[in-house]
Amino acid sequence: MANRLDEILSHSLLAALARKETADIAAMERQANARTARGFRANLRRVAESGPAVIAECKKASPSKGVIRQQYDPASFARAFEAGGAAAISVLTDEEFFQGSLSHLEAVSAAVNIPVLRKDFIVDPFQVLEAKAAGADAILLIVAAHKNEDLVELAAEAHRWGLDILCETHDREEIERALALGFDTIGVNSRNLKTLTVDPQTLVEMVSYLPENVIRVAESGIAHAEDIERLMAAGYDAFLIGETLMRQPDPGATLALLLDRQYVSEV
Ligand SMILES: O=P(O)(O)OC[C@@H](O)[C@@H](O)c1c[nH]c2ccccc12
Repeated sequence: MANRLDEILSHSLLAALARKETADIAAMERQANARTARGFRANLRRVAESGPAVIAECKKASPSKGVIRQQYDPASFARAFEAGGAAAISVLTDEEFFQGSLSHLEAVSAAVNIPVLRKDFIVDPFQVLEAKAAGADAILLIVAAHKNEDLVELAAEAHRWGLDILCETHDREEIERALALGFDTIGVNSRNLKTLTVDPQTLVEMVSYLPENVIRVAESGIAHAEDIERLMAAGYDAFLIGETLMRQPDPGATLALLLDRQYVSEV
């Protein structure tokens, strides 16, 4: 199988550079400066003190599954996720492979009080400015997508705009790179981005390489309250859940049930 990550990354870069060509950078900078980012990491930390911190994801489609959700209104999902107890919202903004949009991010950011993550393949500093201007409070940076010097450059750009970073890893080597570069909110994605297959065992194995001062985020393939319980017991603080919620008629109510179940079983 061809390496999907490389394909997605090169498309992402071309699309970003095309948008940058016609963008009014000064206007975007004014917009970005006019907003104060809500603390993504701080809110995960706060919620994780008393239970699982869920980052609920708005995702219409994915390269592995095609269209996941026909009727897609990310702002109303996000409001329902907030009411259902989410610690943060993730919004796919990649158009080509996930049928996302920056306009989804804007709508979600305006609809909720909790922090919002721009979920995309960030490969150029321009995308960080876009994220802040559209209302993001955090961006995703995928270790597998970059050399260390690029990660440092993109992280500096995020900090310049007051954005937090969710740093995504897949294996021990990537976790060690993330830690060496000082990332303090680190996700382990059980989906291998080269083959797009999910291996749930990865999450349990990898958490032992993440020290306690790091916010440890389990990503992908989380479907049941038992998954959250098992991963929490293994050491995760936060849980990124997309497809499971998007496939339900009422995603917000499904999240509330997942969290309720968790709470009850903890008592
Ligand atoms: O829908 P799931 O299996 O709950 O997974 C959510 C999230 O982890 C996944 O969407 C994701 C993880 N890393 C990414 C990077 C880009 C796009 C998407 C992703």
